[in-house]
Formats: sequence, structure tokens, C-alpha cells
Amino acid sequence: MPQILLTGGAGYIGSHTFVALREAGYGVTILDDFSNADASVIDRLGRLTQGPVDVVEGSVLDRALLDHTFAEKSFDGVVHFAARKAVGESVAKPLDYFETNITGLVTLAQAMRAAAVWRIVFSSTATVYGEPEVFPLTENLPLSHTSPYAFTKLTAERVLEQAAAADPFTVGVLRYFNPVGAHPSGLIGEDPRGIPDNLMPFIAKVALGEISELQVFGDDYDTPDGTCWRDYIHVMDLARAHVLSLEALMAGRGHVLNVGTGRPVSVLEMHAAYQAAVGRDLPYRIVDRRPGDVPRLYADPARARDVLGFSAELGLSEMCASSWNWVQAQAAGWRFNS
Ligand SMILES: O=c1ccn([C@@H]2O[C@H](COP(=O)(O)OP(=O)(O)O[C@H]3O[C@H](CO)[C@H](O)[C@H](O)[C@H]3O)[C@@H](O)[C@H]2O)c(=O)[nH]1
Repeated sequence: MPQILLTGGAGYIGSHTFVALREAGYGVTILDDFSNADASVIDRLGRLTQGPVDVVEGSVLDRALLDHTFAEKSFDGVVHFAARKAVGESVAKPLDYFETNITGLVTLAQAMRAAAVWRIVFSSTATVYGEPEVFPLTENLPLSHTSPYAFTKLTAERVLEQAAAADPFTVGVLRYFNPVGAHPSGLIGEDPRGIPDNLMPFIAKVALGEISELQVFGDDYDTPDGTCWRDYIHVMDLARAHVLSLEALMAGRGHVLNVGTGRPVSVLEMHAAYQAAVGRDLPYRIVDRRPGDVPRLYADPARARDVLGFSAELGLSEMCASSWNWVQAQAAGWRFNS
């Protein structure tokens, strides 16, 4: 059984990828410092995969811990999620983002090099395309950054590219578009702390009655209904893309790929789909544009299909239904009773 080190494996995308990897027959060890994840996720992963969950608690900045972890087990590859991911926070605390997202990656890559573990799947983001003007987005477009967060992801991509030019790393870079939804069991999902920044968790809180209304940030964009277009991808599809990415790395094929559906969805379309999943109207109000938002962002998913055989299978209704299932399960309090 191939063994994978999954950094950030207790987080939102990491936890779903844990399940997908276990179901695909991989042995998985999670490395997580639980700075943005609840420790109860581990029990739930155990329930979902009906087995023990190997966890190392700590940071990718801890070189001694990484060396110890790589010495304990012979790993065939690493899937690296552990990072900070809030764009707004990155503007306020850029150095924290550089430390975790860039120094963390370099420390991990150094430890991998020392242990001769050469395969890595890296979590990147569509924000590396900056403020694009050509759509859909193909991987060969020029890259830029409009926030410290985007800078860290772009820099990390380049760190890996240059490391792979010198040492035998095989690298899979996955540029996620907008991950949403949850595992159909309702046992794992996105668990943002405090008031969410992102659209779907925000609508979910409106549906739960925790927030009175959705604020739609601008309806005067150059899109059919005036609200921004994004490429939302179900986290279950995204998790599956990581398994396929690892398989390609095992076959010696590095890659840089968009992971999206290629189908843009407006804010109002997402709101309507969530209402349909919930079965009642959810209040919203149009407010001013949010600074920094780009009107359109959606993938050309062709390369991921050609290179990995990956296509997103789940649509907007499954994204909304699974999110609603998850937030209701959480609200019902099972997480405290499990
Ligand atoms: O309360 C809200 C929240 C969001 N939106 C709108 O919904 C759309 C999606 O916003 P999100 O915050 O959910 O997602 P973003 O596309 O802004 O950003 C996300 O996707 C990016 C890549 O596309 C980065 O990865 C980033 O980290 C991640 O938060 C935007 O038009 C935004 O203005 C609202 O109208 N109201």
C-alpha cells in the first residue's frame, strides 16, 4: 500500500482528500497543527473510513518533526495542504502568510529532499492568474498576484518548479477554483471560524438563521445578471482530483492544472440554487462591490481532463444540498455528542 503524508489533512479540502485517498487504497498519515481545524475531525474521519487515523500533530515549519516523521515511515509522496488561506487576513498579516505558506513549503521540501521523498501534490489557486482578461482561464496565461496570499501561492509554485529543476521532484500543482459543498455523510465539511468570508458558507448561515441576510457584493458587473461569475467545484470532485494527481506522479508525470468545472455561476444563481436546496426563500440585499473582486473567474478544465482524465461530475444542486446537509448536521450538535 503506497504511503502518503497529508499536511493539513484535518482541514476542509484535506479531510475530504483523506477519505478519497483511503478509498483509493492509500495509507495516509495526517500532519496538522489544528490551527484552523477541529480535533473532532479525526474521529469523524475514523468513522468514515472505518479504521484508525494516523495523525502527527505539528507544523510544517517544524523541521525536526518532519525529519522524524519521514524517518518513521517510508512515504511514497506528500499532498501538501497546510497553509493559511484568507485573502483579507493576508493583507493585514503578510509576514505570517510568508512564513506558513512559503517557509513552510521550503521546510517541507528540504525534509522531503533529505528523506528522498520526491512526489508532491501542491494546493494552488486560481488567484495566481491575478486579474485576467481572457476566458476561460488556461494554465499558460501570465501569472500575477493581487494579495500577499496570492503571492505566497505563486511563489510556492515557483519554488517547486525550481527545486524540481535541481532535484528529482515530481510535482503536481492543482489550481483550485472555488471549492464548495461537503461529504454526503454530513460528517465533514467546511467549518469556518467566526463570520465566513466566502459565499456558500455565508448563505448557509443565512439559511440556519444565524445571519439575517446575504449581502450580494455588486450587481453592476459585466455579466448577464450583473453579479460576479465564479467556477464553483464540489469538494468531493476536488478530492478525487488529488488522487488522480498522485497517480500521475507515481507514473512520473508532473503537471500544472486547473481544477474547476468550466461552468461559471453568478452570485444570484448560487443564491437561487441554495434556496432550492433549502426549500424556502433566503433574504438577500444588493450592496456595494467588495474591493478586490474580479467580475469573472472560471477555468478551462481541458488540461486536467487530458492529463488526469479528470472532469467534475457534481453540479450546483449537489453542491448546495451537501452543504445544507452538513451545516444542519452541525447545527443539530452531533459534533459535540459523537
Ligand atoms: O457574502 C458574500 C460573499 C461573497 N460574495 C460574492 O461571491 C463571489 C465569490 O466570493 P468568495 O469569497 O466565495 O470567493 P472568491 O472568488 O472571492 O475567492 C475564493 O476563490 C479564490 C480563487 O478563485 C481564492 O482561492 C480565495 O482564497 C477564495 O476565497 C464573489 O463575487 C463575492 O463578491 C457575496 O456577494 N457576498
